[in-house]
Amino acid sequence: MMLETIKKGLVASCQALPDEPLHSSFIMAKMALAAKQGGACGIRANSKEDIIAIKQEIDLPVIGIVKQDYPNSDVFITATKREVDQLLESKCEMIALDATLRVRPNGETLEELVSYIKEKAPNVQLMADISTVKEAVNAETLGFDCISTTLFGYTNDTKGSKLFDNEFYFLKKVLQSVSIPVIAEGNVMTPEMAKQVLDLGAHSVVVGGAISRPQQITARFVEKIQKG
Ligand SMILES: CC(=O)N[C@H](C=O)[C@@H](O)[C@H](O)[C@H](O)COP(=O)(O)O
Repeated sequence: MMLETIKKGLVASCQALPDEPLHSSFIMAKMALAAKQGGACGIRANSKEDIIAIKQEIDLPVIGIVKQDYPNSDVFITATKREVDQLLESKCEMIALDATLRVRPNGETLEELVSYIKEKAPNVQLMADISTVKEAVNAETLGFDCISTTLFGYTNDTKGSKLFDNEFYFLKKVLQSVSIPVIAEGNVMTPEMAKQVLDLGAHSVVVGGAISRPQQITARFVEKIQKG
């Protein structure tokens, strides 16, 4: 199972949204190949098309998401059954869902989505993208296989926070509060940080922008040059 394969390893998130320069399933498949050559043991990817292209290029297990904005809801990572169905067709090994306690589109609930996936695809593992300890505990109760800190800093209640704040205090709190594996994800910018979160007890680490978003990488260089 995927969780075993990624234990204490690096998962590279290879995503480029429609407004990003590298938006293309072809490019994301090559990005995933580069990550594999560099030693990544898994990939996180957005959209059925990207996942299918990645799976044609390499044999690493994939955490799939579908990002879709909806009116009247702030939930955008695998928000409804529609996105779940696309991911089931993509044959990804793990599905990550927004597991915050926010209202989902169409009145759908997290509980319903979890049962739906478990019934349709019992071999697909479930990752809960959370932003608070309460959400992590709730996700464990609902039967998720693992927790990811993906949304910490990206909700109204946590805006402005970064995973590395106060020596990863949020990650430490989540690790103390659940017994399922916790994956460190979000603003892991350096190899040192990746090593640090694994040493703290994270099961695995997902790195996105620092590997696959050259516009972000370039901006960090430029900022340092200009502002010191
Ligand atoms: C909040 C949100 O939309 N996160 C997304 C979730 O899949 C991605 O845009 C991130 O790249 C991913 O979580 C990895 O994080 P980082 O790119 O910081 O290493």
